[in-house]
Amino acid sequence: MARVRQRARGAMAPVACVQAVQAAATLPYKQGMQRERELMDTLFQSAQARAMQYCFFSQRAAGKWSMPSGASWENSKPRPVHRAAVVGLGTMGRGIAVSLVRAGIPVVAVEMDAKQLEVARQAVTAILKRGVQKAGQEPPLELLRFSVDLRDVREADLIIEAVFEDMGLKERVFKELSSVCQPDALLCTNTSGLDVDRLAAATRRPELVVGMHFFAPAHVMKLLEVIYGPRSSPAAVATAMQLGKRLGKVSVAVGNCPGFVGNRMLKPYMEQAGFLLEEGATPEQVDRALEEFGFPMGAFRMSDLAGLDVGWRGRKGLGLTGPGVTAGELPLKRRGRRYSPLADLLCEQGRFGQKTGRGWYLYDGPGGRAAKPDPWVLRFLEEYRSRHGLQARPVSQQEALERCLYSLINEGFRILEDGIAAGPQDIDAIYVFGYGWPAHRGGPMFHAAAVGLSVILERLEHYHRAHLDIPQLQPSPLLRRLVASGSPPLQKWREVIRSVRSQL
Ligand SMILES: CCCCCCCC(=O)CC(=O)SCCNC(=O)CCNC(=O)[C@H](O)C(C)(C)COP(=O)(O)OP(=O)(O)OC[C@H]1O[C@@H](n2cnc3c(N)ncnc32)[C@H](O)[C@@H]1OP(=O)(O)O
Ligand SMILES: NC(=O)C1=CN([C@@H]2O[C@H](COP(=O)(O)OP(=O)(O)OC[C@H]3O[C@@H](n4cnc5c(N)ncnc54)[C@H](O)[C@@H]3O)[C@@H](O)[C@H]2O)C=CC1
Repeated sequence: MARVRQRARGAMAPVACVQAVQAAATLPYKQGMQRERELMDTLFQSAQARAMQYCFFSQRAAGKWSMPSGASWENSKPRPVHRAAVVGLGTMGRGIAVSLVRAGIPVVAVEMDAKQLEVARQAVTAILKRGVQKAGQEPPLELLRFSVDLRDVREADLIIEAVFEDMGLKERVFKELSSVCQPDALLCTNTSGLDVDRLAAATRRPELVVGMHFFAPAHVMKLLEVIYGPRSSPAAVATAMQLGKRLGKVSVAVGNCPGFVGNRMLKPYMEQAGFLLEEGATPEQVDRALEEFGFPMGAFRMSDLAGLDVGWRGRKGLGLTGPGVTAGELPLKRRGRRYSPLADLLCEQGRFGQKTGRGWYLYDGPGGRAAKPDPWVLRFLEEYRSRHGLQARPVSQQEALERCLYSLINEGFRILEDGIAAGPQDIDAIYVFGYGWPAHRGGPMFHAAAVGLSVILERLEHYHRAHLDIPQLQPSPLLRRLVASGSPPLQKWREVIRSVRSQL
């Protein structure tokens, strides 16, 4: 039922707002769908406006943002985007190019690797052809140009960078982009969690740099996280937000911190999933628990879709893994915290997920989608446990679900305390539209309120007592304060959050 409902919603409401989803969740199915359609545009727009106002004013109040010289609130309107460019045509760049072309925007797609460019050309063309088959129209291929030369971005007024998740590489690309593109072109990064401010500093126009974070598959998932760096101008953020709307996405403005909102919450969720494997679970068991809850893909199937190498590059960049890191250190801890190197070990075997035909699961070949349990992974887990003296125990479905979901929700409270998201609804929108959180459960913060904040607090305390080396399971101060104030409804959390100083 949940899947049917989610699918129907996707088809009937290309742009929906999470408040409507939540309202719909409390109504009978048919009425809910109708209400969602009625509300979607107005609510979507007001949610955008609220998020932006909140972001700018609290950022300015905290003294972290000042109007760039020559700019004013009057010229902070979104700018039209006539031509765009995408740099890096891997998993994400291809889907982003498709989204832009489908919105009627001419695109120059740049890739440094000629072989990869050919693969990307075929993939993008196939998606576009498939998409128009049903409508009986011609695919808009004339809007798309491919190139291996970065200088070809010079006519674009908005550029989206989607190269490997490597700060040094991205800084070099941003530096080069800022010297070859038009002086007023917007430079956007699709980084999944790197510091947008550092990238802005690599350019001559930090006020024109913003994060535009798409979600895999980028031409399918409805979410766009717009990350305003401390120096991003209102016009730049407004342009990215409006472009998101033109692409049929739900744009949510968020602050700049490692992982932003979505991936910052995904981190403890993925970590719990990895720890559960160490303790005796299999990828299929953990995924089954999450899929029965309503996710279209469990943590491991989703990780195979996104590409295990993306997170691996990120962890190497942070010095958590890579040559020289494991030597002399306990394998199960990093910097005093529990750390599971299982995903790193898979990557060392070249198992990057769907793209290499092997990851947590086995696929028909590179690019395959049907995930089959892989006996190799089960043997690998058994060997790993015995190497480290870990005793496998039965992990219940309830434990798998609670540890993954409640650690994610706990990080959501920390994000609210840090002022990185404008409110709980913004977090819910991010999870419903970006990660396939079951819409009928309203999003993680809505779910926390529905389950009962005191229950979440009690379960986190229970799991933290059992795993003192996992600080992410320690209940956040905001959760404690909300419970102490009588667990007010979601709409009133702001009154408790307000007492926290904004970090924006
Ligand atoms: C993980 C830790 C590391 C972090 C790394 C960075 C990550 C980030 O920064 C943030 C992220 O993106 S995380 C990933 C977020 N995405 C998700 O959670 C996707 C969850 N899955 C879904 O929503 C549906 O299964 C899905 C929509 C995929 C498919 O749903 P259905 O089964 O209902 O789909 P269909 O109706 O058959 O197809 C709809 C379109 O989706 C394409 N598709 C289906 N399965 C796919 C797959 N396995 N891989 C790629 N594309 C896929 C399908 O082709 C169709 O597209 P078009 O044919 O072009 O219309
Ligand atoms: N895979 C995912 O689910 C998501 C990834 N991201 C982010 O998007 C970015 C790209 O990720 P993926 O597409 O997964 O990576 P990928 O590895 O599939 O593709 C990266 C592409 O960039 C190309 N490239 C590298 N250096 C280049 C340069 N100097 N000029 C032009 N092209 C260059 C590579 O040849 C490759 O084709 C990363 O920052 C990642 O964190 C964001 C959201 C989701």
